[in-house]
Amino acid sequence: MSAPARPSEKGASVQDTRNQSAHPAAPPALLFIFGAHGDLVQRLLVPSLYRLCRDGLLDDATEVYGIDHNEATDEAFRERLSGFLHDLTRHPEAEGGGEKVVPACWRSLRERLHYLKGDFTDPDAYQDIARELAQRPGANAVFYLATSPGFFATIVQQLADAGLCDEGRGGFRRVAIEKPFGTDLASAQQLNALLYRHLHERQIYRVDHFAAKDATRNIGVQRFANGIVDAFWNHRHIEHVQISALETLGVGSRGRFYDRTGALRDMVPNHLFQLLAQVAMEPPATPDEAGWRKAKTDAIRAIEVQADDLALRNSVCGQYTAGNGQPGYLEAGNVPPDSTTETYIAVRLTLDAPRWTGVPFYLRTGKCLSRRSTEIVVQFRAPEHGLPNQSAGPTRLVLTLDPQESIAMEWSVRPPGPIVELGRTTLQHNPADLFPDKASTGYETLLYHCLTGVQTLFPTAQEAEAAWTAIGPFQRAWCERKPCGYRAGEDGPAEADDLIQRDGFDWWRPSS
Ligand SMILES: NC(=O)C1=CN([C@@H]2O[C@H](COP(=O)(O)OP(=O)(O)OC[C@H]3O[C@@H](n4cnc5c(N)ncnc54)[C@H](OP(=O)(O)O)[C@@H]3O)[C@@H](O)[C@H]2O)C=CC1
Ligand SMILES: O=C1O[C@H](COP(=O)(O)O)[C@@H](O)[C@H](O)[C@H]1O
Repeated sequence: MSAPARPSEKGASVQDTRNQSAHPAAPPALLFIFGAHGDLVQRLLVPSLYRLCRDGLLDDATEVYGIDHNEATDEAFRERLSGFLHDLTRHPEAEGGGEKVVPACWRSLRERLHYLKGDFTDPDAYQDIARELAQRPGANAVFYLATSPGFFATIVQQLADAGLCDEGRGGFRRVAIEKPFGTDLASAQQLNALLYRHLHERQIYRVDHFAAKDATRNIGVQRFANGIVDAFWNHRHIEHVQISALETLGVGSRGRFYDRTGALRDMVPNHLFQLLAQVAMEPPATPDEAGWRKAKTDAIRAIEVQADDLALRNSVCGQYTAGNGQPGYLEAGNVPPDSTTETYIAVRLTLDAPRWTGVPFYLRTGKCLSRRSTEIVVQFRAPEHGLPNQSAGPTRLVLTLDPQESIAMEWSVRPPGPIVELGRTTLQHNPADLFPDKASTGYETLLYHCLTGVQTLFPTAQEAEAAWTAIGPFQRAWCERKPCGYRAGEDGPAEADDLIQRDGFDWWRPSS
């Protein structure tokens, strides 16, 4: 398989690069992004729009409007995002980092960025949007809610009050809602009910970028397109599963958002459950959008809801303290000095599904840890009739999503020589070796699918609610408890090691 060619920077035009893509550009639309001065927009959404533009997947007539209460003009907004994009691509460790920006592609998108200063709670902001749409009869519109979850209901209600959800004038109207989808089961149910008062399900896009990462989408392919994997993918052969999203960065400038959210709500019912669903789901009954969405929803529904005392025993919350030259969480901006918000969580889950009887799933995520890695480790059982007195360790499949996708099998072998002993080897595939320069964050796919009306990767209402149902006991168990401390730059709380060691396992670590 040969790698796709990269657009040359010199003299490239949008048209030149468009030829690189086998897919048509998404239908033109006005994309209104709420929370335009925020971290997500700068760090992920706009770079992803740029990549779509570079790859010929964003129509030339698509215009982007940022809405936020911070002061800015169109030009200041463009300049700020331009600086950010160039900074981002200079840092090889950042998502998409190290890629070169094709100036013609960025210029083409830059000119189509606009800024509407407004408060999400102010009806005038929606009149500004209505005016833009009125100038383009029949235009499509996507409203992207890149705000903290506290604003989702307000914005949807205001959009509806201003008549902006109504598709009667020809173009489509879609609402994309970031995670966390609510803050608990009750708020997720209220939000779904509000959405259904004003929109059809086909207009609703519940966003979770972990679902759209290339590596996540590869899990189903590896399972269902390789008969040998399919045959072993069950409790008879799998001993346990670990799903980890480990980050080295602290909360940075997001203290206000993060302190209200915490690691559990920020990452578990959404991102980590998306990965769990890919590992645990049954093959879709029909190979279409509805089939995949249902299979994923059923996998989340199968997570056993634990009694509160069991949930406490099966979880560990942590908060980073100063260490290794880094300040502690309580020293971050906009974090109260006595905050008990967790920056780390580990949970032990089980599934009520014949395929997974007796197989524990350990999930963990945290900030300010010793390494950045999002990984899934599937540990296989020892053979029933193994070699006598010989074990070099369990067979494991290690799927790494970030910082670089890889698929590795840890395997026992016999090293050469006269002594009979077992050794270990790793059989590894790195997709980047085949497809270099294809940086993507998941947002490229989500934006393209939202514009083209493909909902496969977007969680259903039932899925979001089932996730909160499973998370509720952990929320209750920790709401009045202080998290355990762990030093910044290290591996998380010792109590999380105890959690998994209790079952005779250890958290996976890279061997080098
Ligand atoms: N950042 C990330 O890495 C990721 C974030 N997400 C999700 O994206 C969403 C947004 O996150 P993030 O970008 O980090 O959040 P931010 O807080 O950085 O961005 C929100 C923006 O909205 C502005 N704002 C706040 N209140 C109002 C208001 N009443 N009217 C108008 N503007 C207002 C804020 O301004 P100000 O701060 O000046 O008040 C800020 O510019 C969250 O739901 C998050 O879970 C998802 C994946 C990754
Ligand atoms: O949604 C979020 O995700 C990021 C992690 O995403 P990644 O693609 O960079 O791994 C996390 O840092 C952030 O706190 C959370 O809101």
